[in-house]
Formats: sequence, C-alpha cells, structure tokens
Amino acid sequence: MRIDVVTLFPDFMRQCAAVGVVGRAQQRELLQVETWNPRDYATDNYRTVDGRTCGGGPGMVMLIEPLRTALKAMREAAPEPVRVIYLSPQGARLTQGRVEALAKLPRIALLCGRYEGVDERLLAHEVDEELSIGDYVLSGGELGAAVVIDAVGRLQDGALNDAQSAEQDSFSNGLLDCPHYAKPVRDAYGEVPAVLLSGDHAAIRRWRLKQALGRTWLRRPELLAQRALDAESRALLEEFRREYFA
Ligand SMILES: NC(=O)c1ccc(NCc2ccccc2N2CCOCC2)nc1
Repeated sequence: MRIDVVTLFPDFMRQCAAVGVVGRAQQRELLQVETWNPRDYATDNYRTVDGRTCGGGPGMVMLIEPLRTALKAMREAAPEPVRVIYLSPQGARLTQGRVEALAKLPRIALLCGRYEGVDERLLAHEVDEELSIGDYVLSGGELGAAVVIDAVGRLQDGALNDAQSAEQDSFSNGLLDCPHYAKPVRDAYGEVPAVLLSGDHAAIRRWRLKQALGRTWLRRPELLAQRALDAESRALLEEFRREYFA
C-alpha cells in the first residue's frame, strides 16, 4: 500500500512513519509513505501557501494553487488511482471498521490542513473523503494523518508477526481488550489470575472473552449495543455482571 501525505511538515510525518511496526512495514516494502510539501509548489518569491480569510476574521486559509499543484504532482507520481482524504474536525469519525476498509486500498493520500484550514473550493474538487480522529481541535491535520498511517499500516499483511496479530486487537471484534499480565506471577501489586497459569487454553480463551465483554459493558456499553452477542458471550457477560453485583 502507498500512502502520500500532503503536509507543510514532511519531516514530522516521515518520522511518524519511520518508527515501530509501521517503520518495519516500510522496510519490508509492505507500505510506502511519501510526502508532498505545498511550499515546494508555491511559485512566488516568498513561497506563500496561505492567504487572508475572505470576509475578514482571524487566521489564514491554505491557498488553492500550491495545493492543486502538489496534488497533481502526487497523483502523477504513481499509476494507481488515489483516494484523497482530508483530516478535519468536520470529518466523519474514524473507526476501526473504516481503518480496515482503507487498509485494503492500493493507495490513499492524506491532506493535512494548517492555519484555519483549506480553501473550500480545493476540497470540493480534490477531496474524496473527510475524516476526523475525534471531537477535539488540533493545530494541524498531521496528527490525524499519523493516526491513519499507523492504524492502516499495521494491518498490512506481514506487518504484525503472529504474536501481535491484529485479530486479537481490541475493537477488532468490537470489544475492548482484556487485561494483560507478564511475570512475576506474584508482585507487591498483586497476582496474575490463576486461570492464565493453568495451561487450560479453552478456559483462558473464555476468561479473556468474559473480561473483554465485562469491560466493554462497564466502560463503553454503547459498543455492546452495536453487535449481536452469541450464546457463549451472553452467558459470559451474565456471569461477569452477577459477579460484579455480588
Ligand atoms: N479531530 C481531527 O481529526 C482534527 C483534524 C485537524 C485539525 N486541525 C487542522 C484543521 C484541519 C482542517 C480544518 C480545520 C483545522 N483546524 C486548524 C486549526 O484550528 C482549528 C481547525 N483538528 C482536529
């Protein structure tokens, strides 16, 4: 998968994509991240990329021209058709479901706004999808782009080894994650639950599912409403609730 990022801060974006699982995915050529700086496509002597907001008011707006030229260069840099995504507070909320869909595409471009955002006419002609990583305001779209790169990059086949497999991720099955423990078995902070030391893998699977269901019920009940629970999960959640209220 190829991800192109249109950003005034290319070094920052390259560094975000160079570490950890995503950095390794790039080394393994499972993922390619390229950056395009609109300032390199500004033709005036001052390499201007922003302009005063029409109608007055505070702040500046990113100009059409440098972005249009950068996007054209980006599109022409590779043959695959590219889905252009704009990170903004006005976008649709990013979910794991959407991440999984994006991870299957051959190529996406992430347009990062700065200042007060981008001229609406550029968005209308160039952007296929607007996404928000949450209901809060950031100084630029780059952190949203970094979130998309990480969430999508780690799902590329071969990016995670079996130990980290994405299937067990929280949210992958629509539930929050179960608790995790490592040695020592006994610590001043408490003990590892005995079932995890039992070697009974069926019991361990059930315990983890029960904990995931219980935590989701306690912390994010609305996520439970989104999915039908099978008989086993309903029973485990009932068991969790009984113990909780006991
Ligand atoms: N939730 C998100 O995904 C998110 C994304 C971007 C972002 N900021 C960049 C931005 C991009 C587009 C429009 C406005 C702005 N802003 C510029 C600074 O002023 C506020 C508006 N903030 C939050």
